[in-house]
Amino acid sequence: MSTLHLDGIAKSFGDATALHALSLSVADGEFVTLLGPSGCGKTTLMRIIAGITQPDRGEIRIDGRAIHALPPERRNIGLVFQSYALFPHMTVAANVGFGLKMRGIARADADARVAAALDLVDLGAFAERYPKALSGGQQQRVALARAVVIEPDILLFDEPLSNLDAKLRDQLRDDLKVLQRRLGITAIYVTHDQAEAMALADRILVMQAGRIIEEGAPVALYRQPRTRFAAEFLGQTNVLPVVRQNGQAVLPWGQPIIAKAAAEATHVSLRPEDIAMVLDPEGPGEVRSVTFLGASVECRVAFGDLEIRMRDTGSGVALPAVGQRVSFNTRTPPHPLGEVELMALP
Ligand SMILES: Nc1ncnc2c1ncn2[C@@H]1O[C@H](COP(=O)(O)OP(=O)(O)OP(=O)(O)O)[C@@H](O)[C@H]1O
Repeated sequence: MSTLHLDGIAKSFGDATALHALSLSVADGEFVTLLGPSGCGKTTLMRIIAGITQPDRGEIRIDGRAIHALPPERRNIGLVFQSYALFPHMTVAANVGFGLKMRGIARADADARVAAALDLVDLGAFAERYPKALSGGQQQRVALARAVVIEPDILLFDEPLSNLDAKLRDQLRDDLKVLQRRLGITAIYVTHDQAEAMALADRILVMQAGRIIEEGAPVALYRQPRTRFAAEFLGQTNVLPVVRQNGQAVLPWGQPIIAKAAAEATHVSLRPEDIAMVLDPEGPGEVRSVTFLGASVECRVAFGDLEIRMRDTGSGVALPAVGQRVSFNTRTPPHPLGEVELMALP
């Protein structure tokens, strides 16, 4: 059970700044995801926490203890990275027990801990297999067992599911969350997949070009993003200009914006699922495309110079046709969070 503090971590590679004096605190048992596009510095930050890369400046503390001068093996941090990096010539049990052996843990104790770790990831029956006789998902579960067997203070995940197919990814994602909760280990998880970040995190940190630009719990960040970058990175959204009409802020189709910050806002973010579309021969919009996705139907509608995206459930809805005229309305949110979909953006 541990807290992690990063203070002013900076890193450049030649002229390129990968991290700009980044500070971050992770609470005991918290699951934080770092979400950002390729090249924003996520992996560099993880490597610095793990001790694989040295920062130019800054401090790292676990439970108040400075660790930035320690070599990786003395930081008590568990790593699960994208490539499983299992030793091919060692059995599953030997792979999982390797870190314990390096730490000089007595054989009997180590064997018991390896067996317990393999049970945790449901691979108890696979202890004597070699990695090549396992599926990708099983190999990644071995990597997870190997990371937790050392009873780390902190678990670091760097895109651990990206080599797996979609169904397995969802399954392992859920397993991983359950395991982290059960063990209560403080975790940081890097991804560029917003659905993964939302599914796993207690708190999402959105990174852009070496900085954390916004953070929050998944629901708050999705529904009340402060920046256009976060709004657009966390799923699809419509960023619409705010129009002033008789001193009132309205959406382009004239509907009043009832949001506290609307008075100053130049744009709002409106999620596709928060716009209702009504077939209306006199309506101001024209359907450009209709995509049926099973669980949902997505439409793009031309409205003047704008293109509005909308999403509806795929059940029981007569699909609109390309070329049909429509009018718009924003939905009343079905949850008690108020009118949060209409968020003002700087
Ligand atoms: N060893 C290195 N030498 C030079 N530049 C590097 C090195 N490692 C990273 N960089 C640069 O630092 C920046 C951040 O890279 P980093 O790998 O941390 O990004 P990332 O967010 O993890 O991206 P991805 O999702 O593609 O893995 C990039 O511009 C990258 O090119």
